[in-house]
Amino acid sequence: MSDFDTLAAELVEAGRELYRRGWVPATSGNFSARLDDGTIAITASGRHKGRLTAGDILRIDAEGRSLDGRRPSAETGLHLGIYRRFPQVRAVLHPHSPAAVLASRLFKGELVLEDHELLKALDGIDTHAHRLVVPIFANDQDIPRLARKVDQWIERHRRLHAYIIAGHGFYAWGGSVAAALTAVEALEFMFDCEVRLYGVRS
Ligand SMILES: CSCCC(=O)C(=O)COP(=O)(O)O
Ligand SMILES: [Zn+2]
Repeated sequence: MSDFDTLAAELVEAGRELYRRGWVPATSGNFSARLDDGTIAITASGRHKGRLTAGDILRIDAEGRSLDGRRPSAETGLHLGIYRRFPQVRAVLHPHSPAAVLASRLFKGELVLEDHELLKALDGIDTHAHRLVVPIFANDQDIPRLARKVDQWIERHRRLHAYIIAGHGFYAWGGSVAAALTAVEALEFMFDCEVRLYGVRS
Protein backbone atom coordinates (compact mmCIF):
# COMPACT_ATOMS: atom_id res chain seq x y z
CA MET A 1 0.00 0.00 0.00
CA SER A 2 1.37 3.48 -0.85
CA ASP A 3 1.47 6.33 1.69
CA PHE A 4 -1.43 7.90 -0.15
CA ASP A 5 -3.53 4.74 0.01
CA THR A 6 -2.85 4.35 3.73
CA LEU A 7 -3.83 7.95 4.50
CA ALA A 8 -6.88 7.76 2.21
CA ALA A 9 -8.04 4.69 4.15
CA GLU A 10 -7.55 6.56 7.44
CA LEU A 11 -9.58 9.53 6.17
CA VAL A 12 -12.39 7.24 5.00
CA GLU A 13 -12.46 5.63 8.44
CA ALA A 14 -12.37 9.04 10.16
CA GLY A 15 -15.44 10.03 8.13
CA ARG A 16 -17.34 6.94 9.28
CA GLU A 17 -16.46 7.65 12.90
CA LEU A 18 -17.34 11.35 12.77
CA TYR A 19 -20.62 10.58 11.00
CA ARG A 20 -21.44 7.93 13.60
CA ARG A 21 -21.00 10.60 16.27
CA GLY A 22 -23.32 12.99 14.39
CA TRP A 23 -20.57 15.50 13.66
CA VAL A 24 -20.63 15.52 9.82
CA PRO A 25 -24.34 15.47 8.88
CA ALA A 26 -25.47 15.46 5.24
CA THR A 27 -22.46 16.29 3.00
CA SER A 28 -20.77 18.54 5.55
CA GLY A 29 -17.17 18.43 6.73
CA ASN A 30 -13.88 17.75 5.02
CA PHE A 31 -10.66 15.97 5.95
CA SER A 32 -7.06 15.96 4.80
CA ALA A 33 -3.67 14.43 5.56
CA ARG A 34 -0.19 15.54 4.47
CA LEU A 35 2.19 13.09 2.87
CA ASP A 36 5.99 13.03 3.32
CA ASP A 37 6.50 14.72 -0.07
CA GLY A 38 4.32 17.71 0.94
CA THR A 39 1.35 16.77 -1.23
CA ILE A 40 -2.00 16.44 0.53
CA ALA A 41 -4.71 13.79 0.46
CA ILE A 42 -8.10 15.51 0.81
CA THR A 43 -11.78 14.70 0.47
CA ALA A 44 -13.47 15.50 -2.83
CA SER A 45 -16.07 18.26 -2.64
CA GLY A 46 -19.71 17.43 -2.01
CA ARG A 47 -19.32 13.82 -0.87
CA HIS A 48 -21.20 12.35 2.06
CA LYS A 49 -18.36 12.04 4.61
CA GLY A 50 -19.93 9.11 6.42
CA ARG A 51 -20.01 7.06 3.23
CA LEU A 52 -16.65 7.83 1.68
CA THR A 53 -14.70 5.30 -0.37
CA ALA A 54 -11.00 5.53 -1.20
CA GLY A 55 -12.04 6.95 -4.59
CA ASP A 56 -13.44 10.03 -2.83
CA ILE A 57 -9.97 11.05 -1.64
CA LEU A 58 -7.79 12.95 -4.09
CA ARG A 59 -4.34 14.42 -4.09
CA ILE A 60 -3.46 18.12 -4.29
CA ASP A 61 -0.17 19.99 -4.19
CA ALA A 62 0.75 22.44 -1.42
CA GLU A 63 -0.93 25.27 -3.36
CA GLY A 64 -4.19 23.37 -3.59
CA ARG A 65 -3.97 22.34 -7.25
CA SER A 66 -5.64 19.04 -7.97
CA LEU A 67 -3.15 16.46 -9.19
CA ASP A 68 -5.78 14.30 -10.88
CA GLY A 69 -8.26 16.82 -12.25
CA ARG A 70 -10.95 16.22 -9.64
CA ARG A 71 -12.37 18.99 -7.44
CA PRO A 72 -11.09 19.01 -3.85
CA SER A 73 -13.10 20.31 -0.89
CA ALA A 74 -14.48 23.83 -1.29
CA GLU A 75 -12.66 24.60 1.99
CA THR A 76 -9.23 23.42 0.82
CA GLY A 77 -7.78 26.88 1.50
CA LEU A 78 -8.47 26.49 5.22
CA HIS A 79 -6.57 23.19 5.31
CA LEU A 80 -3.63 24.69 3.41
CA GLY A 81 -3.44 27.62 5.82
CA ILE A 82 -2.91 25.24 8.76
CA TYR A 83 -0.31 23.14 6.93
CA ARG A 84 1.62 26.31 5.96
CA ARG A 85 1.75 27.62 9.51
CA PHE A 86 2.43 24.37 11.36
CA PRO A 87 5.00 22.03 9.78
CA GLN A 88 4.34 19.32 12.40
CA VAL A 89 0.67 19.03 11.44
CA ARG A 90 -0.10 15.97 9.31
CA ALA A 91 -3.90 15.90 9.40
CA VAL A 92 -6.71 18.47 9.48
CA LEU A 93 -10.33 17.58 10.25
CA HIS A 94 -13.40 19.77 9.87
CA PRO A 95 -16.62 18.58 11.55
CA HIS A 96 -19.95 20.42 11.59
CA SER A 97 -20.73 19.37 15.13
CA PRO A 98 -23.69 20.54 17.25
CA ALA A 99 -21.72 21.80 20.27
CA ALA A 100 -19.37 23.88 18.10
CA VAL A 101 -22.32 25.47 16.31
CA LEU A 102 -24.21 26.06 19.57
CA ALA A 103 -21.10 27.53 21.20
CA SER A 104 -20.81 29.99 18.33
CA ARG A 105 -24.39 31.12 19.01
CA LEU A 106 -23.66 31.74 22.69
CA PHE A 107 -20.08 33.07 22.74
CA LYS A 108 -18.82 35.88 20.57
CA GLY A 109 -15.29 36.25 19.25
CA GLU A 110 -13.73 33.45 21.27
CA LEU A 111 -14.43 30.55 23.58
CA VAL A 112 -12.01 30.13 26.47
CA LEU A 113 -11.44 26.57 27.67
CA GLU A 114 -9.83 26.26 31.07
CA ASP A 115 -9.91 23.91 34.04
CA HIS A 116 -10.75 20.95 31.76
CA GLU A 117 -8.73 17.78 32.27
CA LEU A 118 -9.41 16.97 28.61
CA LEU A 119 -7.22 19.90 27.54
CA LYS A 120 -4.37 17.42 28.01
CA ALA A 121 -5.65 15.43 25.02
CA LEU A 122 -4.38 18.26 22.82
CA ASP A 123 -0.79 18.33 21.50
CA GLY A 124 1.56 20.28 23.75
CA ILE A 125 -0.86 20.85 26.65
CA ASP A 126 0.09 19.05 29.85
CA THR A 127 -2.14 20.59 32.51
CA HIS A 128 -5.82 21.33 33.09
CA ALA A 129 -4.66 24.79 34.19
CA HIS A 130 -3.84 25.73 30.59
CA ARG A 131 -5.99 28.55 29.25
CA LEU A 132 -6.92 27.69 25.67
CA VAL A 133 -8.46 30.41 23.53
CA VAL A 134 -10.50 29.05 20.63
CA PRO A 135 -11.27 31.92 18.26
CA ILE A 136 -14.71 32.11 16.66
CA PHE A 137 -14.67 33.57 13.17
CA ALA A 138 -17.76 34.83 11.35
CA ASN A 139 -18.86 32.42 8.67
CA ASP A 140 -17.86 33.47 5.17
CA GLN A 141 -18.47 31.89 1.76
CA ASP A 142 -15.26 33.58 0.60
CA ILE A 143 -12.76 30.94 1.74
CA PRO A 144 -9.56 32.87 0.81
CA ARG A 145 -10.82 35.82 2.89
CA LEU A 146 -11.68 33.54 5.83
CA ALA A 147 -8.28 31.83 5.53
CA ARG A 148 -6.59 35.26 5.71
CA LYS A 149 -8.47 36.06 8.93
CA VAL A 150 -7.36 32.78 10.47
CA ASP A 151 -3.79 33.44 9.37
CA GLN A 152 -3.83 36.95 10.87
CA TRP A 153 -5.02 35.49 14.16
CA ILE A 154 -2.13 33.01 14.14
CA GLU A 155 0.31 35.80 13.28
CA ARG A 156 -0.91 37.80 16.29
CA HIS A 157 -1.09 34.97 18.83
CA ARG A 158 1.65 32.65 17.54
CA ARG A 159 -0.33 29.59 18.60
CA LEU A 160 -3.60 27.92 17.61
CA HIS A 161 -5.07 24.51 18.44
CA ALA A 162 -8.47 24.84 16.82
CA TYR A 163 -10.99 27.41 15.63
CA ILE A 164 -14.74 27.64 15.27
CA ILE A 165 -16.56 29.11 12.29
CA ALA A 166 -19.83 30.62 13.56
CA GLY A 167 -22.98 28.70 12.65
CA HIS A 168 -20.85 26.28 10.67
CA GLY A 169 -18.42 23.99 12.52
CA PHE A 170 -14.81 23.83 13.61
CA TYR A 171 -11.31 22.95 12.49
CA ALA A 172 -8.84 20.87 14.46
CA TRP A 173 -5.62 19.08 13.55
CA GLY A 174 -2.77 16.92 14.76
CA GLY A 175 0.42 15.07 13.92
CA SER A 176 -1.57 12.16 12.47
CA VAL A 177 -5.16 11.38 11.52
CA ALA A 178 -5.54 9.59 14.87
CA ALA A 179 -4.21 12.62 16.79
CA ALA A 180 -6.53 14.95 14.88
CA LEU A 181 -9.49 12.67 15.71
CA THR A 182 -8.52 12.78 19.37
CA ALA A 183 -8.38 16.58 19.22
CA VAL A 184 -11.84 16.72 17.60
CA GLU A 185 -13.31 14.42 20.24
CA ALA A 186 -11.76 16.32 23.15
CA LEU A 187 -12.75 19.73 21.78
CA GLU A 188 -16.33 18.72 21.02
CA PHE A 189 -16.63 17.37 24.58
CA MET A 190 -15.34 20.65 26.05
CA PHE A 191 -17.56 22.76 23.74
CA ASP A 192 -20.54 20.68 24.86
CA CYS A 193 -19.66 21.20 28.54
CA GLU A 194 -19.39 24.96 28.04
CA VAL A 195 -22.72 25.13 26.22
CA ARG A 196 -24.46 23.13 28.96
CA LEU A 197 -22.84 25.21 31.69
CA TYR A 198 -24.07 28.36 29.98
CA GLY A 199 -27.60 26.90 30.01
CA VAL A 200 -27.39 26.02 33.69
CA ARG A 201 -26.16 29.49 34.62
CA SER A 202 -28.68 31.49 32.64
C1 LIG B 1 -23.62 21.06 3.15
S1 LIG B 1 -22.11 21.50 3.88
C2 LIG B 1 -21.59 23.00 3.02
C3 LIG B 1 -20.13 23.04 2.67
C4 LIG B 1 -19.28 22.82 3.88
O1 LIG B 1 -19.30 23.62 4.80
C5 LIG B 1 -18.48 21.63 4.02
O2 LIG B 1 -17.84 21.44 5.05
C6 LIG B 1 -18.37 20.62 2.93
O3 LIG B 1 -17.77 21.14 1.78
P1 LIG B 1 -16.93 20.17 0.81
O4 LIG B 1 -16.73 20.99 -0.44
O5 LIG B 1 -15.65 19.86 1.50
O6 LIG B 1 -17.75 18.94 0.59
ZN1 LIG C 1 -17.80 23.22 6.39
